[in-house]
Amino acid sequence: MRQIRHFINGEYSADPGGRSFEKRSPLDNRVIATVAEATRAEVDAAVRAARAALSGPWGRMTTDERCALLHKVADEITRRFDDFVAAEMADTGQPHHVMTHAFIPRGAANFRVFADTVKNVPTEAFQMATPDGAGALNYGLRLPKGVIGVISPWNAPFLLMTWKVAPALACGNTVVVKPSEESPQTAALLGEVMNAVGIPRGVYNVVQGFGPDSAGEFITTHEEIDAITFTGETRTGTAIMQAAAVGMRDVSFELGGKNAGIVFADADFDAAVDGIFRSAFMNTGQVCLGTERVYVERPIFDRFVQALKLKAEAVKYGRPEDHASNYGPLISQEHRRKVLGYYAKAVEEGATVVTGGGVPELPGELADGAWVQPTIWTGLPETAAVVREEIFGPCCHIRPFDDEAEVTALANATDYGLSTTIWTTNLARAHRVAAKVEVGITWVNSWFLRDLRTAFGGSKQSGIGREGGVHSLEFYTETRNVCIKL
Ligand SMILES: NC(=O)c1ccc[n+]([C@@H]2O[C@H](COP(=O)([O-])OP(=O)(O)OC[C@H]3O[C@@H](n4cnc5c(N)ncnc54)[C@H](O)[C@@H]3O)[C@@H](O)[C@H]2O)c1
Ligand SMILES: O=C/C=C/C=C(\O)C(=O)O
Repeated sequence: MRQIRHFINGEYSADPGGRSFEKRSPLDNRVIATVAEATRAEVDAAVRAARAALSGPWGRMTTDERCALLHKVADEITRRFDDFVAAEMADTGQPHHVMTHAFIPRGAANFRVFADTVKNVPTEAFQMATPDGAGALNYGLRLPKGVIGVISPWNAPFLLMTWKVAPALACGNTVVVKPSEESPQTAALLGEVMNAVGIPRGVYNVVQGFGPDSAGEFITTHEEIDAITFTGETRTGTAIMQAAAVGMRDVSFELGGKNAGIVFADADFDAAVDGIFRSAFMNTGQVCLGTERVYVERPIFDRFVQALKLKAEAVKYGRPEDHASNYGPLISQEHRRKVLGYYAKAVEEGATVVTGGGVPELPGELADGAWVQPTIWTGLPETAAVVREEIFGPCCHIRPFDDEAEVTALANATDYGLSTTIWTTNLARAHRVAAKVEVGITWVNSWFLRDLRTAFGGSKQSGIGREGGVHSLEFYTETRNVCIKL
């Protein structure tokens, strides 16, 4: 049995007297690893190692030296590509091509992009007049914030964790990472990469465990953590924000969504069906940016629903190693209970189930996995629970609309504000709607197309702050203004 331990001060460890928990495969519910659960003392050791590293060789490096090392991290991830793919496939059960084309390469890209960003983004400078006529010069310095707590979720574990670790390190901070209890493996493996390329001890630390009364809470309440960056559920964000209030620590939150997909009748029909198919069902719907609410202009509504149904019914269930499979299970039995609860609720609330709504019949061991069918509903009012609440499963409700103003109002009638995807060939309309939808990220004729230099984050209850490009530098550094009287 694989044993997953913490990575503290450059070494793998686990308190022999500490607790551990089982990690099960979502594919067949088999136990695939035993994971150590960090004690408060272990989290404390990780934080102390991270603090000490700030004044060690890491803290003395020039930006160029630091960024060269981060490029080596990216190169080493690429060299160990197959190990990362295998680790993440084991944790999440998601298809091989999603790992090899999207999630694992993004881990390496995160390190490259932020190493380059830090070197190339200038700070501000202002000349000012003074009464004596000599003037003064102001300029900004970006200094590391210190020890950053990184708390990440299970849905795209390596991508989402490195999206925060890479800019934090590029800016000269050190980190204590707590991956989700459902996806411990890639964060652990990254420790080997850090050691292989010579990242000094204590710069990258990982503690395994759960949230409340466990490693997550021990990090967020630790007074030596200078800032907390978190991706996960909005409810968890509220708890973390309360913890961060003590000691006035800064937070960056990427939270839940209930994102709208908007398809106008003039859209490229096949591209729109394809795009909404991906946005609703990729990663078995476990993508914060996914569309669980789809609005389709009435003249193409029936045709669109039928086309999406055909695609949903054609998914190929299977193990990720089986390259023909393009659809994985949910992350866990517990999450499946939640998603199936919503499937039942949709029926109670009077939905027309266009397709899916249950559990597929799968052969052999897969029958014990956390599988659910891709599911499409129509006919529900906007007040229905499945139209209002984030389900985080492979499902969407599709509703017809008649005009731009109506669909904009529908899209905005939610407490969330993460992303939207708009499908139209009318450019002026695309700009108009994009400006009116209250979200952090809008895609037109695409979805999840990511330029890492752009602002990423949510409005309303979908987050606080933005990361990406210069926005990440703003969060992961303290800006100091220096005013020189000439
Ligand atoms: N906006 C984004 O960029 C984005 C990206 C991916 C996922 N998400 C959201 O993440 C959610 C799915 O992920 P999840 O189920 O792992 O989320 P979650 O909030 O349950 O857990 C996320 C992490 O927080 C930890 N945690 C839980 N309670 C904690 C506490 N009280 N203190 C400290 N840490 C705690 C967990 O152990 C885990 O590591 C969805 O809501 C999804 O929309 C958002
Ligand atoms: O499930 C959410 C996926 C989020 C993606 C990113 O945070 C990203 O691409 O940086």
